[in-house]
Amino acid sequence: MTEPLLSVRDLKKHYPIKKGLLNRQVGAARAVDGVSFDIAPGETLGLVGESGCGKSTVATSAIRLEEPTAGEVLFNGGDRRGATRNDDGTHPNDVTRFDKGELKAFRRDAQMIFQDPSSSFDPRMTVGATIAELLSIHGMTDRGRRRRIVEDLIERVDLSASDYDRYPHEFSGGQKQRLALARALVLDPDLIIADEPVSALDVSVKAEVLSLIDDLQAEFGLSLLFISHDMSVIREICDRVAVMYLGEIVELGPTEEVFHGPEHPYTEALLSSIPTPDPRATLDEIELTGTVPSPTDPPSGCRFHTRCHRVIQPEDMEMDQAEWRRLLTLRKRIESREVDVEQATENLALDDEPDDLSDEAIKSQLRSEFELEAPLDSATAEATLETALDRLVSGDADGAEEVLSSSFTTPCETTHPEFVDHDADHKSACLLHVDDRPDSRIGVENVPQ
Ligand SMILES: Nc1ncnc2c1ncn2[C@@H]1O[C@H](COP(=O)(O)OP(=O)(O)OP(=O)(O)O)[C@@H](O)[C@H]1O
Repeated sequence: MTEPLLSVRDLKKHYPIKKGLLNRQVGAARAVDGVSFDIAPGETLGLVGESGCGKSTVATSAIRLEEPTAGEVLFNGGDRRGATRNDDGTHPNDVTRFDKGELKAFRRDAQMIFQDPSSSFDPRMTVGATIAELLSIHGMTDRGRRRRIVEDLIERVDLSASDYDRYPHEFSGGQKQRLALARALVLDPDLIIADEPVSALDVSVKAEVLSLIDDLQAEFGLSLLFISHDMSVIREICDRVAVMYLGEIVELGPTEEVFHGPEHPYTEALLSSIPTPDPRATLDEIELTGTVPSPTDPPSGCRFHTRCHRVIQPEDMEMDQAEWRRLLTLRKRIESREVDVEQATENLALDDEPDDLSDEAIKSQLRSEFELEAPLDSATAEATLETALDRLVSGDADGAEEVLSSSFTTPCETTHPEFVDHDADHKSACLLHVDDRPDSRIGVENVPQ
């Protein structure tokens, strides 16, 4: 295998959470929590996931706009190719260990573009002067030459050389993003990290800028880390895709393979939510219940288990999967004391006096709020749920929690899944694929082809 241009290993970025007068650290937001991937020369890797899952933090810590908490980032660009490890196990190409001078050279070779291109331009300077300034900082003293290089680049991003002398406010969002691309390219980098570069653009402009990025990437032989929350944009442009959830990568593989046969339920859910242009298509959208949990207190086991539609049932249980999901959600809500018996009573009491309401009526109201109407598929589960609800309605939330948490358990909350290899270069981290569980090639029927 050819040497990757960028090799990220077990990257972590934990933000300390401080409190009190003494500003003592009381915890940490584990924004990125052990992420590994490679990007080959000339390859585009997509990083996709919901807002807040840590995509931008991967980018900023990999190129040390922020200091990573742990991990190794090997950059094998320019004259760094073929370097080998030092005797002490460290690597001379490890960005996390670069000194000031090495970091300056690296910043030339690895550029970043952002969702808001305005952040790359000084409103008081012409766009040409802003771009040319980078050449000057990196030692090009010939003014005329700087201008020629920048004008040429402005034309390569399909604007006109005369735009050199205009100011940022004279350009539309799409034009500004083109100029940001020119700025990123001016130092002839090996790697560009593009963080949601088209998310703020109108649909038609979005397609144009995407296609420009694609063309320039091929023309300049660039490697690209392309960050987006939008699966359809990823499909447009990426060779491979890494799917991120709550600080971790859960699936990584060639884009088409991941789109045709997602192996992680989270990927499956993301894919099912892509709008399809064909109104006759009968894709079932998988509803991701609840919001992304906080990285300060990520769920145990598989971090996705609190929202997963395929969350595994205990061995002795065999019930409708959707019902099982709803039972676990009820259990979690009771554990966090978010089930409001009083509110359920009030909802019922619109016609009746609250005092007249029977416990049975309140239980039935709660069951309907969680779509767990009686009787459940499984008689054992039904009996457990009834006992828990009896306790809850009588004011014993602790008792309800005890019953539910001892009966409704899943291996997904206790075991952190390791990566399992599927086809070449395609892996995912889900317990469904571990050991002798039936091979559940998930999602194929649910994905736009
Ligand atoms: N400086 C910080 N201090 C504490 N927490 C932070 C800090 N910066 C980011 N976070 C948290 O880290 C997590 C990851 O944030 P990040 O911006 O990397 O996610 P993202 O996937 O890029 O989301 P978005 O697309 O919304 O930017 C979030 O929960 C965020 O609140």
